[in-house]
Amino acid sequence: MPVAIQPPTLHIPTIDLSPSSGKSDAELAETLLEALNTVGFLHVLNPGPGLTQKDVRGIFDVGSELFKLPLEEKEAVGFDVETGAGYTSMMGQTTGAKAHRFRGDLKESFSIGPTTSSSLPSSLPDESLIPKVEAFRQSCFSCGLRLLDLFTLALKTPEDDPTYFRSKHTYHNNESLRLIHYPAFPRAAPDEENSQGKTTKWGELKIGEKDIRAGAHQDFGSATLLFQSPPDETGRATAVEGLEIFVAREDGPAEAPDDTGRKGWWVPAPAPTDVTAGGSILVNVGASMEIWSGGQFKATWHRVVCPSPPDLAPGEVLPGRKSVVFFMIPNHDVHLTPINSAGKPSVAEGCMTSGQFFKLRMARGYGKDEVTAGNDNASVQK
Ligand SMILES: O=C(O)CCC(=O)C(=O)O
Ligand SMILES: [Fe+2]
Repeated sequence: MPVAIQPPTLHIPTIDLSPSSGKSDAELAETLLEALNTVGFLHVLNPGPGLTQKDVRGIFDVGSELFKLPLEEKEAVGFDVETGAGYTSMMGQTTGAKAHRFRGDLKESFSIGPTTSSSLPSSLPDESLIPKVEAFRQSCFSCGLRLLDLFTLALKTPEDDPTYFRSKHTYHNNESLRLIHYPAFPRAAPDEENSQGKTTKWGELKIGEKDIRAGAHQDFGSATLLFQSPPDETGRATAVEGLEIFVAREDGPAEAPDDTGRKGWWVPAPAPTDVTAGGSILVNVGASMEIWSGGQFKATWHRVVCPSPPDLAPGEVLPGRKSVVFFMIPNHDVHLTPINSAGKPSVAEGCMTSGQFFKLRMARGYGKDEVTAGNDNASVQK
């Protein structure tokens, strides 16, 4: 009898940033490198002040307040491609290759930044929530800097500069916080599927086989901090599954989303096993950091699928999902000059700046109909 092929099990290493973990920074950097050089994802426990489970519940509550506003109010602060800030409505973004899609992502989101503090209000419909959002953004940024110090320690950097990555990130220059809501919708019957397209009204949407909550993509910046719904006050899990990571392997049934013709598997990203009151995040590498690190850190492709419990009948409702994502992005004027394993930069001339890279990716990733199959630029998300 042929041996059934088993999908890979995903091992995502964990680091604990709590000072009481007893680990030196050198040890943390070693685990971080092991994770980010292979799977490209890392669990981080105790990410720091302002990011405890209580704080994370707080920012999810802010998201709930914003998402329940009437659509007209949300659309009044529509997403601005220039600044990367504002509201993106259902199917307003098609992440991933369009050839494999029949409509956009089934999600709505608020992006807050990259921006200056003075322009922040314009990207939120309820200004009273701004101080909370700003405090959370700042805590994410501080955690991002701490992680970038470990990135620096993990690699050889030019002139052994311990601030090599940190010094090229300035607050309010180019970071972004995104609150995401993947609404609950009833499941479509098989014959309903093709009649549904981009023009379907929100209230009539049903989730079909071809739907996806966020198409396959690489993140854009240097490091992404992902908060999945934390347990509620009683410790009950509230996160809804759906995040999947692409693992290239010859026996895989799926085509690699990067159009290299490789095969692989989409593997569900496991939730952290050791969630503490100090909080926990999933960290991954973006395309800018993959370039900048000369490929030593990997920007892994990932996506968010609609969970499909086999016993869910047409008409029954798939639960909604919420997430909060913070993108650490190099300053606009930073040249993404690759360094090699000896810490030597390649010639800077001709290297794109972070700002140029951002413009290129945003223009393609958000112009719904400009997203083309085989164009990896279209699939880099910020
Ligand atoms: O919602 C999630 O779990 C992941 C979202 C994501 O990958 C992104 O926004 O870049
Ligand atoms: Fe992502």
